[in-house]
Amino acid sequence: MTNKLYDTSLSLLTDLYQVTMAYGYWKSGTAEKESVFNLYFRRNPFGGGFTVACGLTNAIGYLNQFGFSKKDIRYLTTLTGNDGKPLFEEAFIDYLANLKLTLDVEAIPEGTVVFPNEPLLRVRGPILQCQLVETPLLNLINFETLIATKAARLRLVAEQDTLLEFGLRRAQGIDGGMTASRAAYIGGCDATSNVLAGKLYGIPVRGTHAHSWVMSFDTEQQAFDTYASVLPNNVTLLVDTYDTLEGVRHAIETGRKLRERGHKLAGIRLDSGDLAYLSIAARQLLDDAGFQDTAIVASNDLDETIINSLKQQGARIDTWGVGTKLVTAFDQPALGGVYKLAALRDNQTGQWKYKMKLSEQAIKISTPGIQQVRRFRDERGFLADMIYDVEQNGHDRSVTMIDPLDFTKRRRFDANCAYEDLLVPVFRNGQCVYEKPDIHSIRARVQAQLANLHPGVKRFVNPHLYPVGLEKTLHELKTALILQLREEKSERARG
Ligand SMILES: Nc1ncnc2c1ncn2[C@@H]1O[C@H](COP(=O)(O)OP(=O)(O)OP(=O)(O)O)[C@@H](O)[C@H]1O
Ligand SMILES: O=P(O)(O)OC[C@H]1O[C@H](OP(=O)(O)OP(=O)(O)O)[C@H](O)[C@@H]1O
Ligand SMILES: O=C(O)c1cccnc1
Repeated sequence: MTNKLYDTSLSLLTDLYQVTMAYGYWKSGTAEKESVFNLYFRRNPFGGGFTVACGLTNAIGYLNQFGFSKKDIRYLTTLTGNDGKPLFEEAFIDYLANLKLTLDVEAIPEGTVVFPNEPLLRVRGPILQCQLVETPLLNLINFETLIATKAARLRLVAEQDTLLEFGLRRAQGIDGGMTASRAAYIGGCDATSNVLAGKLYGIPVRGTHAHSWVMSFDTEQQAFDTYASVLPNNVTLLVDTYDTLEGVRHAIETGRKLRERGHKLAGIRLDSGDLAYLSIAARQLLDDAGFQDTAIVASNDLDETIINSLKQQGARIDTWGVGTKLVTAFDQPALGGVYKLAALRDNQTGQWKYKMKLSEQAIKISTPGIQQVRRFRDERGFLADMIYDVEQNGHDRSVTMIDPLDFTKRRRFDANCAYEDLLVPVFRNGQCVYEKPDIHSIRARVQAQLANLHPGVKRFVNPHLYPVGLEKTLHELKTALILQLREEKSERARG
């Protein structure tokens, strides 16, 4: 399912500079030049050791709908430059009006664990088209990947407990709330409170009630009893409006009445105070009253660190409701994914010209080539990922992988080491060729992938660095290109 929030065309959902560059390519006759761009990030978010790829389904939805509408076109004609004259000439606007994407796209499936510098998406085709889709692809992949990763971290600490996403009210706008609910479910939440996400994405919806329900009655007991009589099959009572443990006693009283009518007190929710102390005390009260199977739900500004701490304190919490800190990715509000040109077809020779961005900062130097990621594994799990160039030799035989941070560190994988190539075809000549898995399979994939990661990579404090390297020929090509670019730079400096 794609995000059906918008019935408007999204083709203008890009930065103006993508359109001005598109105009530049068109005007200078290079619009059709075949190019390859890679979308990747440079650091795992939240100081973690892994990232969960997410957002491909919505990216496919975006690419499928691409096409400038009449209204888009009319708007583009109104744009002016600093002399007040139209920015774009009419013939270019006509070109955009008739533009259909003919891109080839490869992508790493959603729910796959990924690491810095690996292309999550590889986009190939006319440079003008590749350019126009840069910003929306980054927007879609960056955010959902960030939130799915946050949810996966929460799932790691919550272990077998139920994890609910409660974030809509604090999310960054409507779309932020919708896509966060989707990504949170994929990353490992069991359900969301967001009903529209339930409808559009097929995510289970769950919920309790708010303080206002309790406050709208003369007594807490009345509030609980009424709720239980109206919704006897969905009774999780929020007990902290006045005094938490007194609230638990009132909930037990309601629970007894429910039982007499053949129903059960499904849970109580704690939303303030010392959640370790209160959950232990509440558990005792519930157990003593014979409500051993009534679950304790906790909420209140939770995140993976607090949940971890509460568990270490022996908190008796079965269900965690997490809102703000999940859907806003509170401690790291953006994933720094980038989209870089990696190769350009030379029209004269028909050969690829490899492209890279130089930088004083090593981390910002991009990798050229038409990249694929090969993940080696053994019976215990994932061993290492090797980025290689599909046009170079060396990927079908035994291979040497070089650590980009220390060229002297090399690893050799022989020809019979098990592997999987992560990027799969998604679009061919503008047509979607990918059979999108349903959201539940994507969610299951996350857990299966995490099970293949060494525990050290999953730990939160100083995680072990999962090995990602460049295949030797690609490494050599990149090094040669850096030297060549630096040489050209000094020649220019010499004048
Ligand atoms: N035992 C605990 N150990 C660690 N953190 C806890 C514990 N109990 C609660 N917390 C967390 O501490 C924070 C408590 O914040 P705060 O003091 O604002 O909440 P509160 O006392 O419940 O008041 P409020 O009514 O404003 O929610 C929350 O993030 C909560 O999840
Ligand atoms: O704390 P979060 O992780 O964002 O989870 C969602 C919060 O939303 C609700 O609070 P509400 O809007 O009623 O505000 P309050 O409990 O902070 O007063 C609920 O009681 C949770 O505390
Ligand atoms: O259902 C709940 O308990 C809920 C929903 C949204 C936000 N906080 C709590």
